[in-house]
Amino acid sequence: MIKLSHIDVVFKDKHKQPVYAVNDVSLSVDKGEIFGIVGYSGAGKSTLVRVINLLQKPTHGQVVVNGNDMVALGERELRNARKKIGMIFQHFNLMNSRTVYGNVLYPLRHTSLSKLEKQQKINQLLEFVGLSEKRDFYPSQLSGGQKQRVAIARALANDPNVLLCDEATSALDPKTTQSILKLLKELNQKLNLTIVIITHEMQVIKEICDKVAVMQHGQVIEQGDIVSIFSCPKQALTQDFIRKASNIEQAYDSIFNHPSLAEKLKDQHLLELQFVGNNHFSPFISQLYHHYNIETTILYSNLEIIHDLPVGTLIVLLSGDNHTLVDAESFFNKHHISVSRLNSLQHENNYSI
Ligand SMILES: Nc1ncnc2c1ncn2[C@@H]1O[C@H](COP(=O)(O)OP(=O)(O)OP(=O)(O)O)[C@@H](O)[C@H]1O
Repeated sequence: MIKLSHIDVVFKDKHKQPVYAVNDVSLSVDKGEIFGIVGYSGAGKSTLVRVINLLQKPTHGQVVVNGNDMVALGERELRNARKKIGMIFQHFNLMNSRTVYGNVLYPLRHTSLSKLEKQQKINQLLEFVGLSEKRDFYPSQLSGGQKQRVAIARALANDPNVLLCDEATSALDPKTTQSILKLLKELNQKLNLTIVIITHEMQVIKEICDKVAVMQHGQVIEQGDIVSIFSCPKQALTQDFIRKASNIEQAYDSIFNHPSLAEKLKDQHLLELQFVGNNHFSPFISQLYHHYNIETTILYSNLEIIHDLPVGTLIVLLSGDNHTLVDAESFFNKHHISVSRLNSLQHENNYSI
């Protein structure tokens, strides 16, 4: 559906030196997929997503969307190809002098649809995004979430099969973000719309994406399906994003700063446990006690449901000596629970990733 091969986008800085905004990026997005691109500011996300509809021409590399080699298209063919690629933005980019209806009508102005067909289409789109009652309102009379819904209706006017979302929820509060993400998911499912989302928030990725690519300094440093990336992130930056999407950082802060921790660690072991999948509903904590006489104190627990799969993290204190710890680790391994020892981190006082 979308295939980017060895894309470079090179700008010149004020000293005329080359700046690689995108550096040898290759990725492919399948039909009907929701693909997230996550990275901090300046990583190259916006530049990369604009390459997909050729708002940004790549300096080097091939862009194929809907079977079209975008760079090779003539002007008119490119215009037609772009109609099948909708786009929404962080600040909505609505025309303030036009009503909600007028904004959604705008992309239909040069189509062959009759006036009545346009009306029907717009009414249908506004109903879809839940804004039928606001059709005669101006953007200034709408909330941020409502403005983004108008932008979505406008982006869908030409029946695209790809929707690009450039930080589409970054200007919205968490509740509105949820409702926009829910709408995007509905569009994906009902219209089989392929969606590419760029964001700096892993929370957004976790919520609706099937796959994710992590960008840093213009490059994709890690990509894969969402469950593998969340359960086993390889790159430090990916781990950092994931930890920030849960409240584990705060948990570490309070655990490592707790006045009685040093005392406890004299004869107990601090571990982080991670598991993926339903088979961990087994009562492993009581089994640990029964089989090995090991007592477990849970200091933190978090369970995410990602693509219907539980992905869990626990920070625990286990009683016992080093032999007990080895027994516990082999027990966890047998149950496909991964274990990281944390005691030494306390001495290093360097626990943040
Ligand atoms: N037109 C331009 N001319 C020169 N440099 C540019 C241009 N556009 C982007 N850049 C540079 O390319 C790099 C990537 O920018 P880009 O906007 O794609 O990053 P981003 O990950 O989307 O960041 P943000 O979330 O802040 O928008 C940055 O270093 C930026 O300064």
